[in-house]
Amino acid sequence: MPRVLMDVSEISLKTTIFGSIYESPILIATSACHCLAHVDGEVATARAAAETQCIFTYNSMFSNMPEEKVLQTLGPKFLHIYLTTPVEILEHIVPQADKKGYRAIVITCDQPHERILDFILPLFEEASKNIDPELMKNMSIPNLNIPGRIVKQRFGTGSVTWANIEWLRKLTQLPIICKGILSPIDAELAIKYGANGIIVSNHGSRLIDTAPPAIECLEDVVNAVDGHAEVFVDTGIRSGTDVLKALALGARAVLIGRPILYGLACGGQDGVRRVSDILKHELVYDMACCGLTSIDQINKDILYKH
Ligand SMILES: Cc1cc2nc3c(=O)[nH]c(=O)nc-3n(C[C@H](O)[C@H](O)[C@H](O)COP(=O)(O)O)c2cc1C
Repeated sequence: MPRVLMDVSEISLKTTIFGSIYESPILIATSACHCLAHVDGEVATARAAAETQCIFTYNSMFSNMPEEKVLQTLGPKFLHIYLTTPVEILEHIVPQADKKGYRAIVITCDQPHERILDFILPLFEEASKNIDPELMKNMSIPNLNIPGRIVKQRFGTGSVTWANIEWLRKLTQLPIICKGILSPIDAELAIKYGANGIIVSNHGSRLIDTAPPAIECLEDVVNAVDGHAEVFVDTGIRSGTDVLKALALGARAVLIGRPILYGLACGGQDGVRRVSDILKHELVYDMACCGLTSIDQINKDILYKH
């Protein structure tokens, strides 16, 4: 259908995620230690998320800010956990997530053990020298502020399997989203073991060299999932056009990692808000150019195939 000269004076970004309506399909991805970017850390990011009506993913294991401070900020939130976290901590935080107002649980599935942490630990220690020691005391998990003890104290044996997702499924009614899936086979397994959502992601290419770009894996995962779970994507989403293309390929919403942290580093809460606003404005502009006025109108027809 030709889409030129459509009335695009009113464009809505409203998006349905797990049956609830949200103001935008642009979410904030989980990331560790926001205080390395700005002294106000996760609280600044969460405030900006609320201002720009984006879902904020709270990194429960590697946050620099106590959860209660972050939960005081308005706006919808997902809770992010690692399955390698000691069972007794998961048994404590996961069943409470619903009561605390989280809308879903995001589980990292692509980092089964701590190899990469060994590698980045010296960098973390170097960067953390710039953090106010008082602030370090506020870190939500004890001992994150003791250099060299992160790996041993924070991670389990490293043997995480799909059965862990099944176990977690019994602890919560909230939607469970498996993050770090690139293969259609893994997407099908995640659903089999209880996932309601998949984040197609290569973790910013920081886990395994030569991992394929998430955007190239998205369509195959969407096809494999075949509507049995909601599919999200992160890694490399840098503009409204990227968001539009991801949605056209079947993503329910996208998550933004590093650009949010760059905004946080440059301008704290205002910087995060600016990044989020730019992405939303670009998306609105691009939708207008394609003759689209609502998110549910976005589909593969807008893509040009070589
Ligand atoms: C500083 C930093 C910390 C991150 N911490 C985590 C983490 O703890 N768990 C996780 O699953 N992903 C983590 N990520 C990965 C992001 O969630 C996201 O998958 C990745 O950055 C790709 O998105 P981007 O290209 O928009 O940055 C982190 C990314 C960054 C940059």
